[in-house]
Amino acid sequence: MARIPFVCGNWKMHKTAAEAVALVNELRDGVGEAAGRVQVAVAPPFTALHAVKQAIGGTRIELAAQDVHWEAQGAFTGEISAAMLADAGCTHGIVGHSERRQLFGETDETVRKKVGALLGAGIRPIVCVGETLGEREANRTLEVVERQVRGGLAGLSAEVLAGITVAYEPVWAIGTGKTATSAQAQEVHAAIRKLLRELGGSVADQIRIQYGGSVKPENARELMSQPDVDGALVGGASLKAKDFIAIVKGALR
Ligand SMILES: O=C[C@H](O)COP(=O)(O)O
Repeated sequence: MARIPFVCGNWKMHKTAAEAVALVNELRDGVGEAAGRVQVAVAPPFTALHAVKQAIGGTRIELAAQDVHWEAQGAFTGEISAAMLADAGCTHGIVGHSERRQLFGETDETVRKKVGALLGAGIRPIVCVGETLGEREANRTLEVVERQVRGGLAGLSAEVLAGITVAYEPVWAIGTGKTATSAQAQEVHAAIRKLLRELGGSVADQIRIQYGGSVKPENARELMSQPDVDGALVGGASLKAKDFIAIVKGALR
């Protein structure tokens, strides 16, 4: 069974609620043309989730969160639970983004706990992995990515793994304008797929593996035409409706 490509826009710390609604309204028609053949989600900041949920009503655009806390509730000032995200209408949740790992102390262990919290709330995790420039130059890319995949997905059954998305985002390509070549991306995606087969058997063939890191309309189609690249996690270019729509169309097979 062919995997349906999955393109998610990670808006990071951009857009007020009103700006987010304006962007979604621009996306509606363009994304609608690819409906059914490409799965599309947007991940606005927490403060815009509710407004965006209202705005995407009646469209096939889905709502994703950028992060989650692993505890169900309690004295965790500033944190948001998975149940709160489900209540806001999120169907997907990004965890382990390299900015969380580098700037906010995210570890493989916290990624694993967040994955569990999301799954418990019926939200599908998008688990981000990727090496730094230093790790790539030291030929440690596959070792690092394998550690992150194993660490983030430890203990999950094959059935549960089937609903996970993995996002390979080389840290050196994020927001830098430097994109991995399609061959570099495919090499790592194929290694991740092999590892997923070890962890979950044949469900590995159902799991979408997105590429992220300076994806633009100009490089999206080439990257996503690789056999193990099943879509994209898009940062900067997802903030411009025209570019994001072009990337979604670039995923059409
Ligand atoms: O989550 C998205 C990635 O961090 C990629 O960001 P970027 O497209 O701005 O490089």
